[in-house]
Amino acid sequence: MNGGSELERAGRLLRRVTAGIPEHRNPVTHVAELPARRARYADWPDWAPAGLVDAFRAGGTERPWTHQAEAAGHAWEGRHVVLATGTASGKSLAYQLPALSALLTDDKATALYLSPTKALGADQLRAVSALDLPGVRAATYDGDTPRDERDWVRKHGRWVFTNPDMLHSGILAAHGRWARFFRRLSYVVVDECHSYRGVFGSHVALLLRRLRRVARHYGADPVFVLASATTAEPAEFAGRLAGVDCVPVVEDGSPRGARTVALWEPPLLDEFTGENGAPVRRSAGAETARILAELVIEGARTLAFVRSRRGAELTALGAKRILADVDRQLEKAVAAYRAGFLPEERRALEQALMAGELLGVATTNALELGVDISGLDAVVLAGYPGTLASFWQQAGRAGRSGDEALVVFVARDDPLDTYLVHNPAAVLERPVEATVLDPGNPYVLGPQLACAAAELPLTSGELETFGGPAAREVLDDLVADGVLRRRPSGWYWTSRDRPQHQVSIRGSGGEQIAVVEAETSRLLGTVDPGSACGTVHPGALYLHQGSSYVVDELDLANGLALVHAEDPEWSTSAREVVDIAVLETACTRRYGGVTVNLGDVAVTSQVVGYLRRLPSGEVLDQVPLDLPEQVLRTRAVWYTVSEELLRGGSERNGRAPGGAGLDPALVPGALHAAEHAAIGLLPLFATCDRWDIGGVSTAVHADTGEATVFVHDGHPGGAGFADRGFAAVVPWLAATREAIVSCECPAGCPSCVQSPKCGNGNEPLDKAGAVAVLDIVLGAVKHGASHGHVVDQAAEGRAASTG
Ligand SMILES: Nc1ncnc2c1ncn2[C@@H]1O[C@H](COP(=O)(O)OP(=O)(O)OP(=O)(O)O)[C@@H](O)[C@H]1O
Repeated sequence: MNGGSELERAGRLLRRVTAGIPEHRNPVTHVAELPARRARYADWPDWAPAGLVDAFRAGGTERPWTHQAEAAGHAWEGRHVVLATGTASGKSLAYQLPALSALLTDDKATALYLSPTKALGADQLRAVSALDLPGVRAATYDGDTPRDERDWVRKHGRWVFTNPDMLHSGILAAHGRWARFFRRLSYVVVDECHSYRGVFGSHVALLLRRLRRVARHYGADPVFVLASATTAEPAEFAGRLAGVDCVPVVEDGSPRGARTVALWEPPLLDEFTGENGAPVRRSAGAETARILAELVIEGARTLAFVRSRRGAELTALGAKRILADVDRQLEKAVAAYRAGFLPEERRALEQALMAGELLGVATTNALELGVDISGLDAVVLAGYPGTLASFWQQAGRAGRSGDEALVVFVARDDPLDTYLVHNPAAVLERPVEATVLDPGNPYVLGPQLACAAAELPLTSGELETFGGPAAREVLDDLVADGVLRRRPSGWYWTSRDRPQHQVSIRGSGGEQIAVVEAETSRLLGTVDPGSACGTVHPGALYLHQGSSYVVDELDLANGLALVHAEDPEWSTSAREVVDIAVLETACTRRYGGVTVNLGDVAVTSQVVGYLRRLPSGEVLDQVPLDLPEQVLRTRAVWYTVSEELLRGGSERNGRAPGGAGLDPALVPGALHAAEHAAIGLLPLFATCDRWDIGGVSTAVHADTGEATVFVHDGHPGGAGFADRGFAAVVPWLAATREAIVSCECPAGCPSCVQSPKCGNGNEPLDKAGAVAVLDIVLGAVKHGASHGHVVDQAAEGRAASTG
């Protein structure tokens, strides 16, 4: 309920953070009030053993909320289920209830828990262990589990907590040693399943199919329980991920306090300029430090989410500096938090924050998953976290206990954030986006089918599970390449080596480039070969779990990048020349002078140098590089615009409204600017990051013969993002136009048409021209669609050279 005194509190907090700012510079673009929600309870189900219910009660859970009972009930009755409810809505109890009931009532039953991070798995194991139930034998099996413990888990573990990586390379690869475990596998819990998106999601989807297949081999048919942040179309997504039909449970019965959400756009700075003289805004981090300090002064327990570890540390430091001038005691009430903290440190921090000893914590997304912090007085988001699901997950840490809380979303200097703070409905009223993954990606299917065949020979009857005809095609290729052998009874893996160790489920195929710290020979991580030149070229700043390193040497032949630890002020961005060729057009829509297309492309790129840039946006220098060309075959969405429309001759053909009257010299800049903004806005419609996609624009493209803007997936074979863009082309391009128009800069800045990863130094760019181009395209598409001129055509494949 929105009681008067509650509203007063959030209002007071908001007034505090805007105090002293002159009205004409007021950064708050919108304020919304979200009502409170009451708890709805259900009874404990009859089937739950009394000892289990007692243990939950002893832990402080008197009765389950309605969604918990509903999801648990489906799972207990053998229906696969996906629970997609808000932050801190008690999703753990919903799967613990059926899984533990099974373990307690059948002493041979087993269960598997999968989480995207080790830390989350460890937290969940701790929660189950704390219930102290006899005979459950819950244990972790991940990369950190010592050898002798591994044997014990295989022999005796009943609830195994692991992650997709270990399931892939440690459990399925050696399933014979897990026969006991698989025989009575009753439940598979897939926690935080919305994080399985893009190429990683496609790998996990196939991994879960492999898991089911192996379980069946041992006679088990486990029930899948998927837990997700709120997401659009959860049943469809869960089905695609797990490969089984899942009942969706989305009616959240947990209570929540009322919240005031303020959208905030930092002001343009008068004193600095960025690339090509463009204006820059005060950084979201600096603004957040100030807001955090003000909230701490008000005594509000506040969490600030900042995108990078360095950013989180700087924000905490900034807030401390401000507080030191006010009251030295308050300085101590602020801390930074990042991934890599030990569990005890996390617990201590959670408790200090809940108890009010700590008032302000600046954190990276590390705190987004698997921490039990809720009911805070305020949450500040420094920059859009990439998806609405994450936005609400982070905002959901505020206001649980019935008190009103404040959420401030501070825009960063980029087109998506700009769009969001000027279009509150896009944040506040839009359903959470669907999570995108594509289990049919041949680049993922190939290695996954090889692993599946190595686990157990594949029979034709099983192909349906792996995508039917697409899988068949990939298998034929694997046989032709000598990877698999075809026998009458199926497809066989013939080598002695297991393929799992060569297949990285977090990458997108091919030999990975190992990033190694030269001094210690420590392997920090791996990079896809396709993106190595752009991310680990000599001189590049490489971030690993928030720590920074600088690359000394990139040895592509040996798949190695050598780095040293260094934390410079600057960051780097690669300069590259890019060319794109249409390989096959899957679908074309024609709208009189404009076409919108979806298909396969080859993107040829060569990194030719890099820029070093300060956090203010200022460019320090440009360094040339000599690296080989790379070719990426992937999926793209593209539109073309006829010269007639660009020039303004549309009155004559009478089919599309208003031509642009664009000077031909301005066309490249207009298309380039429209492309940048479109890349920035696609994450609003597909769950991708702008770094997962790329674009190319050209005034006359060799394959289309016209002005063309391409936006392509950044992974071999595609990850479904371009397909989403094609499906949502009108709202996507309308939002793109809106983002450009609502930025008040005169000629283009990072908030609208400049891109932080432009391979071309953000030149040429024409902001007004971009709006004109988007107007033509949107006008033609809307007009064509309403007048029946759309021609949907699946064109024949045609090869094109990568000129
Ligand atoms: N029925 C209930 N009644 C009261 N408290 C509950 C109930 N169920 C769960 N809780 C408490 O709610 C908190 C959040 O639970 P949990 O961590 O399982 O939520 P979650 O939905 O998994 O959170 P996240 O969004 O972080 O994944 C915990 O402190 C838990 O003890």
